[in-house]
Amino acid sequence: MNHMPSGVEPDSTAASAPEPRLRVDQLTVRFGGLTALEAVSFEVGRGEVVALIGPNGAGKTTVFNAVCGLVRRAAGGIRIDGATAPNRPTGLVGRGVARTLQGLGLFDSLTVLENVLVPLQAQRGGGGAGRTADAEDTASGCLAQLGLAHLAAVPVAALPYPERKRVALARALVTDPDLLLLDEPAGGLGEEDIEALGAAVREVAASGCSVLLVEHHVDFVMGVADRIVVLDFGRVIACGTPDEVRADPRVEEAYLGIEPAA
Ligand SMILES: Nc1ncnc2c1ncn2[C@@H]1O[C@H](COP(=O)(O)OP(=O)(O)OP(=O)(O)O)[C@@H](O)[C@H]1O
Repeated sequence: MNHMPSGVEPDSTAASAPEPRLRVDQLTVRFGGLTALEAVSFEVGRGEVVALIGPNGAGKTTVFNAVCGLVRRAAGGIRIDGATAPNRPTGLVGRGVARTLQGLGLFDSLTVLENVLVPLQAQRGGGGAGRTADAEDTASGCLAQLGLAHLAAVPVAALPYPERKRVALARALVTDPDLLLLDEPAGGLGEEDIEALGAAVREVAASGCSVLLVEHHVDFVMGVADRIVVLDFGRVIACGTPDEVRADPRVEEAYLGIEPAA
């Protein structure tokens, strides 16, 4: 925690009131002639869990990519802890941001422990130089927290999918992020694993880390999120608590394909 932003310009006009962890302000992203996001605004507070939902192609992953500086913003701003996030994907760990990927992105030939050490090694100088006893303690502690300690020496390729997903979560958490981005964390998991995932996410949030997640599993989202932002065709069509969003007829129409009652 308490990451000092690096590679960002703190705004001299920043007020003394605490900034939200993440502020997305009037964000517009275009891919050629396609407007993937149009003036999208929302915030994630400290220790808050916010879910981004919406139909396929609504722009959810593009929001993540914009927060990480992976896509160019046509307009609008992104601020992390009050500092303007640069339009490039470097220095994320230094700014306290960690992300999981839909495709997991693990190194199959490495062991579970080695995978979780990767971000620490990158953070502490890269290569073998980063593999210190201290880093191994941190990685082992993170594995234990997610019930993976007994798998530390197992190559990731030998693990079933739910365990691989937990390794990906451990790898994101090992740098002790302030803002955790989870891309479809419940995808491909059974009910028991989804329940454990929900508990892990709430525990992360209780420690003060803010969580922004993209997810199609509506029951999981309703159970874990403090607030939900609903996207459709690149625009925010609803934002509120799970109960507020569930009761919103525009959400039913856009997301569940149900026509609102006349
Ligand atoms: N690199 C890209 N080049 C061109 N178009 C893109 C690119 N990335 C995304 N898009 C388009 O932008 C729109 C938003 O895509 P995005 O992947 O953000 O949606 P999504 O809500 O995450 O969808 P899904 O739920 O299917 O993952 C889509 O029309 C998609 O085809």
